[in-house]
Amino acid sequence: MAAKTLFEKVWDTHTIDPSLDQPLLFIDLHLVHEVTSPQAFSLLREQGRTVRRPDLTFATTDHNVPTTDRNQGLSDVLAKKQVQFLTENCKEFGIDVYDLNHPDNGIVHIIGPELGLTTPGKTIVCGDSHTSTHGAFGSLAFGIGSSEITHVLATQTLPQDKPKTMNVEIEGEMPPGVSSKDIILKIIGEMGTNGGSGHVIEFTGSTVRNMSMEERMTICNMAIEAGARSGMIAPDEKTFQYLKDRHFAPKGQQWEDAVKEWRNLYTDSGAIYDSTVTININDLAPQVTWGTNPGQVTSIDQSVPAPEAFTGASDQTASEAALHYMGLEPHTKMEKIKLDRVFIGSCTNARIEDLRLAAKVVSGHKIADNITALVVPGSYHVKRRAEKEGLDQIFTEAGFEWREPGCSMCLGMNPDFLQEGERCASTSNRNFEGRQGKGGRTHLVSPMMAAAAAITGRLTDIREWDFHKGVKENETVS
Ligand SMILES: CC(C)[C@H](C(=O)O)[C@@H](O)C(=O)O
Ligand code: SF4
Repeated sequence: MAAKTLFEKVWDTHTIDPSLDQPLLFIDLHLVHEVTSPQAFSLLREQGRTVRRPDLTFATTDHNVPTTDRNQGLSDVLAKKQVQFLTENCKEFGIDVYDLNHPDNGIVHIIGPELGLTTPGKTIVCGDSHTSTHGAFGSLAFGIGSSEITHVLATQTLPQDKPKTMNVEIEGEMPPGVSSKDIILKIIGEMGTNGGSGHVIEFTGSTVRNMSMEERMTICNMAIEAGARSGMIAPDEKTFQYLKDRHFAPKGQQWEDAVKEWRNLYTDSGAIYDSTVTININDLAPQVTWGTNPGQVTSIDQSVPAPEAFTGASDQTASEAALHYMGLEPHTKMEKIKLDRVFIGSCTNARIEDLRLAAKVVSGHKIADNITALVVPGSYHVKRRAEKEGLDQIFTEAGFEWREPGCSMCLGMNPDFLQEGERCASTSNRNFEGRQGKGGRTHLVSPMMAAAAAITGRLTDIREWDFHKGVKENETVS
């Protein structure tokens, strides 16, 4: 048998009729949220169709739910309608929905794995670009548009052009203060936001093997920001350990059988990728974005770049526009950039390990006078766990607000957003113009970096952090 990549193994076992011009894939799991589903359900109804496999469809509300005073309901008219539509649609079509009052509600990409819905080798789709997160389990998971949602609802299949494959091999040991967020930001910085276009990226190498499942999810979550169709990581013992006994994970003999199958999900030696990129992270510094896309990124010990430093007129123009929007002068030390807000949350970095790392930095300190800061757990499950460990107290004693789960300030679709001109260090995945609110300015960072920035009131090199004093003795905070 010909050697296959991980992607090819999942693709081939899900292609219904390979002779079709455009391959048709069977979809194992369809995740649904309130923002992109209303139109799709309306179309389904207009066409007089029903949901083919409600048992393979699962819904949650996350994007526009408020993260405070939930019992008072939603004040925004559109948001309220979207949440209502989702509840009604799921009831009508017999779909499980973990809406905002459900004890296990949370961001769709956090609760899928958490509930054991996400398992190796599945094809997973959702009307949401960060569906790639689920690829950390060796599933083929990607975002789809509204008409595709209708198609999957009606047929549980999806016509898809076959993507190319790219191997991103990550080698080396993560230096102290560096996290998987820094690695993926660095990769996007190197590849550019179109570097992965048309490809499914498989992340391989010793660094990935040594990562926890949560670190792997952060990597796959942002594969999409490199332009890729999706990200994947071959499952291993850590994957199986993570999934064992989760609510929807197979149990008993079915679990044994499943694990046996999952063990075949890796790229065979001799299999060929369309391209390969290698990165060594032994000397990697914590990363921070200075511009208005995730590829406009640099190391925290560097300065804001000058447009002339870029080759090519279009990169120069883009960086000029980005600096103008961000209100930044070239050559300013990244560490001198003062902030107004800090956001720790989102499907990139709001799992328990993220909150633990941030809390470790914050412990015993107070946030700076110029800062307001939010911690928004990715799900109720994460929230309960963090509270059990006392992390909420560490945050609130330092002056952070501790919220209910949701997408929150990752995007301006709910009551949490930046005011015009406000500058925020954020653990989310997008720093586009207006992403966190009209005129808001976003610097993407890791949870540790966001935590340190909240304490000092400016972008801060976590490697300089003294866990007792906050910053090193000889350092003055300007
Ligand atoms: C609202 C939704 C369609 C959107 C997406 O597709 O990703 C959002 O989740 C985002 O992160 O920008
Ligand atoms: S947390 Fe942000 S990136 Fe993730 S699904 Fe919500 S809006 Fe999209």
